[in-house]
Amino acid sequence: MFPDSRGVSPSVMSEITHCVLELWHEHRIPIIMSTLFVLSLLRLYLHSAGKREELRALPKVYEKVPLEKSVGAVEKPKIVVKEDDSEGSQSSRLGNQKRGAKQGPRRIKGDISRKTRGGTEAESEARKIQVLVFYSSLTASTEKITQTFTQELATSLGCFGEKVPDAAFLPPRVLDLAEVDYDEYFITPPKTENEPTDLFYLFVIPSYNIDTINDNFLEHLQETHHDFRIDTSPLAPILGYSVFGLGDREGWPTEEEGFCVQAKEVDKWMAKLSGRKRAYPLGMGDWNRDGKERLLEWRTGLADVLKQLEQTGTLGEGVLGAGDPLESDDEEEAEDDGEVLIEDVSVSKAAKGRGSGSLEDVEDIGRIMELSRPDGAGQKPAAPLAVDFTTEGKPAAKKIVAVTVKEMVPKNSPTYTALTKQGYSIVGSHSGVKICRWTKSALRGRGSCYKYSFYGINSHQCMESTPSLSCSNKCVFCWRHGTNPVGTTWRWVVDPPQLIFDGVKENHYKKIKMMRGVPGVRAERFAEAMRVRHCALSLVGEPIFYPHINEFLGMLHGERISSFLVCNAQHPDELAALQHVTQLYVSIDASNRESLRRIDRPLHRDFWERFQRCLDILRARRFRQRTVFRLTLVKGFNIEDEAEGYAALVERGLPCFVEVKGVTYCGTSTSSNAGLTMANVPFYQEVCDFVVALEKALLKRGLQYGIAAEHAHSCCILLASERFRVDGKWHTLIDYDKFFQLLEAKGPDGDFSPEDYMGPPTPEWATWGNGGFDPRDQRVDRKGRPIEAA
Ligand SMILES: Cc1cc2nc3c(=O)[nH]c(=O)nc-3n(C[C@H](O)[C@H](O)[C@H](O)COP(=O)(O)O)c2cc1C
Ligand code: SF4
Repeated sequence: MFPDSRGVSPSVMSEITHCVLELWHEHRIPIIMSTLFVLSLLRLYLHSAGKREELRALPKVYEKVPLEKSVGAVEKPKIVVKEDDSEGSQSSRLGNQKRGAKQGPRRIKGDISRKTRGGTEAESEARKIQVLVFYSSLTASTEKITQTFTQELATSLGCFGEKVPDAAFLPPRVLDLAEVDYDEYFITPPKTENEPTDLFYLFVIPSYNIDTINDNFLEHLQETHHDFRIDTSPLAPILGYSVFGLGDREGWPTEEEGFCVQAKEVDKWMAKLSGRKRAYPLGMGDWNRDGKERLLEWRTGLADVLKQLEQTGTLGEGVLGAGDPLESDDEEEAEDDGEVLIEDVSVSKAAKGRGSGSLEDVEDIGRIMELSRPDGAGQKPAAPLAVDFTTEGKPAAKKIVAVTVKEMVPKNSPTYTALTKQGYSIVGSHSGVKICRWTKSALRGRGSCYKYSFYGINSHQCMESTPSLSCSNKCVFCWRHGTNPVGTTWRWVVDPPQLIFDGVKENHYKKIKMMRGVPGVRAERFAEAMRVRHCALSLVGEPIFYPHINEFLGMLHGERISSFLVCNAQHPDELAALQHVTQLYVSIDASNRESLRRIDRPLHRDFWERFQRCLDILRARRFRQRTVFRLTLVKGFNIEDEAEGYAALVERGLPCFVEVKGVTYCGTSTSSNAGLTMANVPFYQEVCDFVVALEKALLKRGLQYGIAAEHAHSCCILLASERFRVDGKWHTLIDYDKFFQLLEAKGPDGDFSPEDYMGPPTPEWATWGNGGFDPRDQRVDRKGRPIEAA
């Protein structure tokens, strides 16, 4: 072997090669792995240190477009109908990205994506809102009205004139239904040409009983809804809609006679096609009478809704796709203020257990409160001491035993769950508010409660609430019996009156707003309902149980909200200390001790004495307060042969009025504890017979009372003292303005009499023998079907 040029012999070379190969074969895996590892580290370092290029996940779909035409011009909008939906869906994805939505799978609820407008930079780039105002017109008045309306709406939305790039709203567009292609707008909403836009439809529609374009339009809506090839709600992607009708009250004075009949039809079909996205109630007006006022109300309400849409991306509660839908043509369960109900309440075992527990607690009287709420809400010096109602006149301080005070209705209690399920809003820890069925009925023009017929209270402006959900009776007809807290003393944390006052109003308005999308709700009544004028303190529980009841009343009156307070005639000391209310009630559930014990099942041992003392207080108050006895008739309990006994009670209390009412049945079977059935509900005729017998018994005693008014619909009849009959006419209505004037001038303990704020004569339709149903409202049965006038 010869050495190579570097002087290495071939045998040595071969040896080295062999060694290297062997080494490689033995260690190749670790070597490869280490190399890869080092390379990865190197790459990672370079990546993090270097300048990255912008990543673009989606192409830019929408380009900025030139400014659009100004508001008011009748035009063809820049909206195109596209066969392919892909752009739209892509745009909404893009929209979400821009809004900074979380990446990854997204759960879609409802049928419009929730958009937040305003606030951050990303949010300001959210989708625009385009309001389209459709109208029809034969004699051109609606066209003019619509143009002006649209300009005013645009101004209130801050988008008058030219399109402002940052504004949430594009300038509204006016579209003549005689010119638009229905297929473009009313089969599916048109897709926007240039930028992501959501549509909001408005309609201003006159009505005609002759053939007009309205008929074609309505036919189209109807056909679209019934077309089996199309989804039944193809307009669901729009944000919302609302209709305003123009009509003539002279030729077609009522809705039954055809007033605004076609606007109502458009409203109905749009509800179906849009999946019930009525954003604001149907407005109606006659341009020669109330049209301007009604249209202004409608526009103001709409502007609020649209602004809410801009800020929250939703129409608010009560409208589908935006919150809990509360849309039903069916009447709600029969239940209202002070209407005592028999209902099959399924009470959980836990609740029942608690109930009986509380009853035992009740006997455990004479404690003092130590405000102990963890949030400190109850820690206020004004919190009163425990009041022992059982032993009249004894100072509570003598019975003091320190205890930890609980909340009356804690959030985690079965009572809370049961009450909220039944539609109550619990305010603080012991107050409640609930929108009553008459309020809902009045909003839809389907009749108001008897207090409208007797005393002139607008049911749609009435708030039903209580500052104390607790009571000291366990009446057999109380449908909440078993779930409600009971006690003879106030043993709970006391919430301040301001908290209760603000809370009940807030929750009441919240519930009213939820009615916005309900079919048949009238725009003008809806607008009025946003200002409470009356408070019925009679929901459940005992309002004068609340230690700050006078302060609470002062707050109501301070806002000129009148007050009807119903108490159970078991708290004479508190009754005596009560300041002016607009009308003061005591419940008279029986005419003698035994009957009262059986029906009210009072917790106080001295219940009859308390009851009688309350009647004496009422008698003494009769020239200072409007006093009322409320009798609730339950067949088999307190009707039979009791007229004489009731007459004796009237003689003792000498109330200004006696309201007699049949108990209302609401349920399918008996309340097990009370053993009441439908058979305990008197027929209206039986209530009438009783009232006639009572009137006779009163006259026999020389008491000057007469049957003044009736409301057959709620099985209620009013007997009134002759003090309220002037020149042969009953004057049961109340002059509320006068009441507040007197209160403001003379103070809550001021010296003024019920006659000082007596209102105008009771309307003819409400007087005895005329039924008591306001002819301007429409009677409906429980399914909402119109009832022909008898
Ligand atoms: C022939 C005719 C029929 C009408 N029918 C009704 C009707 O059924 N119900 C109604 O509320 N108004 C009815 N009106 C009143 C119109 O709806 C009302 O005047 C409306 O403001 C007209 O609007 P326009 O001028 O834009 O067409 C009718 C008017 C006319 C002239
Ligand atoms: S007074 Fe008010 S709460 Fe009571 S039934 Fe009438 S509307 Fe309802």
